[in-house]
Amino acid sequence: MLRGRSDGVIGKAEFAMHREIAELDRLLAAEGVLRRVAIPSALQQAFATHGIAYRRHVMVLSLIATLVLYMGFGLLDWLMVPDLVGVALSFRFGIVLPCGLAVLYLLRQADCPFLFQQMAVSAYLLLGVALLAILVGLSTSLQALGFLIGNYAILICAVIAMALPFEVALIIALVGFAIQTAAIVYSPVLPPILLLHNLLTGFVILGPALVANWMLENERRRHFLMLRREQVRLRQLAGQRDLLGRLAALDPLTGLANRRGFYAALNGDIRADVSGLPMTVAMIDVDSFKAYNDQYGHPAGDEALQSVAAVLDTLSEPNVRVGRLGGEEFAVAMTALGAEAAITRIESLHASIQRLGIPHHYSSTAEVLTISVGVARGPVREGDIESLFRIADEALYQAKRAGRNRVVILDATPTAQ
Ligand SMILES: Nc1nc2c(ncn2[C@@H]2O[C@H](COP(=O)(O)OP(=O)(O)OP(=O)(O)O)[C@@H](O)[C@H]2O)c(=O)[nH]1
Repeated sequence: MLRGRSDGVIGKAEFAMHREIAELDRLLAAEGVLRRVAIPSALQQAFATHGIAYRRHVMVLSLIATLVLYMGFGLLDWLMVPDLVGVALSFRFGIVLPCGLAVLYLLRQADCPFLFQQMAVSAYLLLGVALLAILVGLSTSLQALGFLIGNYAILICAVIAMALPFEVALIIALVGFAIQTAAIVYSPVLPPILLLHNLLTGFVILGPALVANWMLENERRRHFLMLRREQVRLRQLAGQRDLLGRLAALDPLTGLANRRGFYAALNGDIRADVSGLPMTVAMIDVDSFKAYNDQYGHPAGDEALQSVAAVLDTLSEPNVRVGRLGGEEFAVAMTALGAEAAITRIESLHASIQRLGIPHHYSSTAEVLTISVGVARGPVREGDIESLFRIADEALYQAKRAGRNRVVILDATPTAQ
């Protein structure tokens, strides 16, 4: 059907999209480095899975870098912790390397929950920091101090490069700092003044790293909201295009298809018609309508046209098209319907209009509003329905000439011509 009276539904969807765009604009407009870009609760789930493939990729690269760094430190074990070389090597090759490879394997599993992967990476990084700190805490070598600096490199990697959520990065930074502090406290050789040094170093290194993480997280949020806005906008545009297309095919006064919509729908029906039956078309014209308008006024004329259209519309079904071609002229086309059925419907339509009983004391044919109908029946080819309508027009002309208020039928099948 070409009727366009589902405007309520279209309006609701359009309104919802409009509101969502306004809300997204408001969230995106939030300024300030330290102000977190908010994600509406309805989008939390989508945000949690947003860009996971990319973030996983970043985590894999950063984890490999951390692993290389960690194993590289092994070359320094003889210098830094000469009294614990055996322990250090067993930590690196017995725990850090296999655990690192296991976490890398876990990150390659696309079906493993991302949150679980993030937790595994975080735990792994803290394990690495803790093992180096144990070496520092147990060693009697002053050079072990170098490992504390190395640990901060790992923590920077964890806080910034892993693209972990800020809360997770903050926990890693605090736990890492606590581990570093404990190593100094338990060390038999490191002086307590190093606690102050560790405090300042932790603050200077981890503070900016956390700010960077916060800003990166905000960028990720902004990017997500912008993408979402774009998607909603595209949906809105598609809806508006669809609505415009429908409106362009409708007659605003009667709600029936206009000439454009009528012929477009009909061409579609002809393409889809597999029945092979000839088509029946009817051209309908309200009788003495100028006199009706002149005597009862244009608004009353509009109402009369709406009443006629409402009766015509009762014919509408998938293989019956109804349209207002312009003025007081309407058309009906029936595909996939036998001759008898089609003509019975048109004759009963003619009678129904008269039965409406719309008074028309100035008509040349009756005391009520009537119509004249010209019917043509024949085969149609796609792109050439005009010839059948021309014959229907001729039938309508004959109906008018014969005194109006009647149905004239012309058979347009080639043998009948
Ligand atoms: N109220 C109203 N009148 C319309 C509309 N469109 C066309 N008309 C009027 O329809 C009338 C058509 O008049 P004519 O073409 O002379 O036909 P008629 O008076 O019906 O005469 P016959 O068709 O020969 O019976 C004109 O007065 C137009 O102004 C419309 O949307 N609303």
